[in-house]
Amino acid sequence: MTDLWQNAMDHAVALARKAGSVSVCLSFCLFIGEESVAAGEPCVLTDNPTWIVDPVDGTTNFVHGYPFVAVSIGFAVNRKLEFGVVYSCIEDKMYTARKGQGAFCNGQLLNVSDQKEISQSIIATEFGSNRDTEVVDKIFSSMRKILCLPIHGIRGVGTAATNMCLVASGCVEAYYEIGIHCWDIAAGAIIVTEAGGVLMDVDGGPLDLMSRRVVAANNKIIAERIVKEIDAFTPLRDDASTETED
Ligand SMILES: O=P([O-])([O-])O[C@@H]1[C@H](O)[C@H](O)[C@@H](O)[C@H](O)[C@H]1O
Ligand SMILES: [Mg+2]
Repeated sequence: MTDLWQNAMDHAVALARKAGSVSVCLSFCLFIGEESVAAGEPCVLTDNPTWIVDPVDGTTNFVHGYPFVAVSIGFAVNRKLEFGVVYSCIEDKMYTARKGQGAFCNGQLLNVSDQKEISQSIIATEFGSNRDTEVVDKIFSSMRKILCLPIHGIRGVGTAATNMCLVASGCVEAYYEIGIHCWDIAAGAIIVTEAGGVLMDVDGGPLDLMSRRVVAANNKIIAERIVKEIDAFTPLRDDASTETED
């Protein structure tokens, strides 16, 4: 019998390797990756061309055989995303977006939902991995307030990258989370905007890729409505120990 998970892992490894080898050819490019940062490499976004990679987004899913796992590869120049690729391995869905050229899933153009009524919306979010009770209380409090607006429902597939692609696909109106990392959302961010969506911080300001806070939505009306209900907190920034002057 085919080993589904081995196939998924082979895809993830092949994609990550490809990104790595292109990165080596383009030696002027910098690299931010979940594993490289865990190994002590810097996590700093400069104006230089930079790969922002999560080889396995949805690690807990992967470990438990919960069937949503994605490879997430973003590429930024001058701190702005140029393109993003999210491969949802088990679903075999390849999401791509190039700045100014639209977003696609397996070659099909993506468009966000045109819903403007929060009461008719599905919102994606995650419980996250922080088990500090104050943080958990804020997460539950935000979810409770949003659910009781009311909305149609709350969903979350356990990978930030895929949640963002679901916004781009029009399946959910918005996704928000506090505690994600830049490699979880970089590729998804450009996929959302190229599908016609908006990005912002959980306080309504501009998205800061390093702040570990994100709202991605089909439009500003839905995004700003959610922002009003989020009990925001401020995790340690991704670039906290590596901030530079430029
Ligand atoms: O650790 P990982 O599986 O790569 O990434 C995690 C997933 O995207 C998860 O959905 C989100 O809730 C976490 O905040 C992320 O850290
Ligand atoms: Mg991840």
